[in-house]
Amino acid sequence: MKERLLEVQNVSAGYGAKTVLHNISFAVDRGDFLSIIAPNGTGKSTLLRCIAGVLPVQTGNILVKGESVSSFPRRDLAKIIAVVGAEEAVFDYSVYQTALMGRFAHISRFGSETAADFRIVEKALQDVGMWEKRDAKMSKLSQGERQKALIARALAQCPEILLLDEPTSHLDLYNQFVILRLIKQLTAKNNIAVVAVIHDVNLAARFSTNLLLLKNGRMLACGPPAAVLSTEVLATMYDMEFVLHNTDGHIYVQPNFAL
Ligand SMILES: Nc1ncnc2c1ncn2[C@@H]1O[C@H](COP(=O)(O)OP(=O)(O)OP(=O)(O)O)[C@@H](O)[C@H]1O
Repeated sequence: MKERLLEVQNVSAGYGAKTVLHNISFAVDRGDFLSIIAPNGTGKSTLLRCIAGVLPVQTGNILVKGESVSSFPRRDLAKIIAVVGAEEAVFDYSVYQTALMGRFAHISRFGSETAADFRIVEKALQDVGMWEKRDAKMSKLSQGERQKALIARALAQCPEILLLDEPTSHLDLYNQFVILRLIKQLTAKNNIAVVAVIHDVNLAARFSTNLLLLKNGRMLACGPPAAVLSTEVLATMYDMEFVLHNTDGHIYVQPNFAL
């Protein structure tokens, strides 16, 4: 049986008196790649913040490996969960220094990096295709290169749960596939779990084991792409019509949109 890594139980969350997410429940096991799909402003990033333990829930529970996320010391949680935010501020570190930050939670408080840490960082940078640019300053990179360096930092963290907020938003078509394929392969190889916010329904359907569909902060559906994607649910989510195509076992969603 697969091990449960994350359980979101009837969670409502928001900011101050405002509730953005209402009664969200789903579970993520080792090997799962769950993509969250929803219109802008629905609460996708808010949900990732709650899972990462940086935003307390208003009601409900979030369990990481069976324990409440709020019960973990930050350093311990960082050994389990790595996060790549949607628009992270970058400082004047090099690509290499940025990726090395992924090792901080694993280095003992008064220790320093070991050869194993350097090997892990090199592998992460090689995997995302940024090893050649390791000495470049983050501030001097293109947005896509920066995104790949931040993904390398998360991979260097060797997490069990990888949280990605729009990981492909700045990537070209080729790199969208390369990075999502890499993340999917690592999910299987390292037996970890991924929770990603992805706007492109077709990319999400192609790479995810499960999709979580939201509308106005509420769950519309959660399950394997073929089980949850329907013209009805997409019309409800986006208030427009869609046509679904099934090619070579993959679902493709096409907006039925008159120009
Ligand atoms: N720090 C904050 N304080 C108050 N309200 C916030 C804060 N962050 C987000 N919100 C509000 O919460 C709602 C959900 O925002 P969130 O960023 O989670 O949506 P999203 O689905 O990720 O959107 P997008 O697809 O546009 O990135 C929005 O109405 C937003 O204005």
